Amino acid sequence: MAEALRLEHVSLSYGARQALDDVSFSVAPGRFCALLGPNGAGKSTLFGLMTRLLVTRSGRIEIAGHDVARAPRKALARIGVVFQQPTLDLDLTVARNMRYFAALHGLSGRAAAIRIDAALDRLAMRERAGEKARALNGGHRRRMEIARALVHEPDLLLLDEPTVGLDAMSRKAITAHVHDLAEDGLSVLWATHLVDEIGPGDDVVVLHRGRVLRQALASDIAGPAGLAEAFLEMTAEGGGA
Ligand SMILES: Nc1ncnc2c1ncn2[C@@H]1O[C@H](COP(=O)(O)OP(=O)(O)OP(=O)(O)O)[C@@H](O)[C@H]1O
Repeated sequence: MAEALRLEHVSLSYGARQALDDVSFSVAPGRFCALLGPNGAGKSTLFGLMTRLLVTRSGRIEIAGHDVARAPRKALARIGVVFQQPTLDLDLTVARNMRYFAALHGLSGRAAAIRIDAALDRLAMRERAGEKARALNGGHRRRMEIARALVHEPDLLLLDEPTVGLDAMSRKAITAHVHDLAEDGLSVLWATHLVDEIGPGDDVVVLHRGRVLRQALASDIAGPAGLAEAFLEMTAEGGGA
């Protein structure tokens, strides 16, 4: 089976500023992979490239075996994306937000309703289907966005710092929900700078100043000192970005 995500020698510069420098890593099917990097590491730039908001000629990105540059429609159809900035319509109910998004993927009627119910169930959000998004707390809004990203049944879920601005309880709930999705077979790339969102059995890609410092199992990177200490040590050299 093809990797859920494969990046090979990806580089990108904003003018003179090199944001990504020869980035290569992959996410295996059904794995939770944390893209761990401090501010300015290049995480959002990578998300831009994977979703075609940005393009580069340097390197190659494949999603479920589809080259993002050569077969963008096929590649993009295989990903669900949760961006850092919320993108839901606060004046619509949860269900209508979901239906609108399903329609963007060509789903309507009964087929859409079944997928929407299933996606809301996976995030324990079905009972809130009739509520306006504005009435939801921050954690539930994020859970709705994650459910929405699952409606077209992607192979790979991309989340860019999905817990930013949430309280500890919501953060924990969302982190647990997305780990459950991976347990059920979904491939996940979760960008974060918070090591407590990563479990010992997760894969980790450490990104710093546009470079991959390491890809390994979290427990291997952690060593005896723990992941937080190991991450600080790896990224402290020469000061933060
Ligand atoms: N549009 C832009 N123009 C110029 N430089 C940019 C632009 N966007 C990002 N950068 C720079 O590229 C580098 C990577 O930024 P990026 O936003 O991808 O990092 P990040 O890991 O997502 O950080 P954060 O956690 O702060 O969101 C940073 O040095 C940033 O200042």
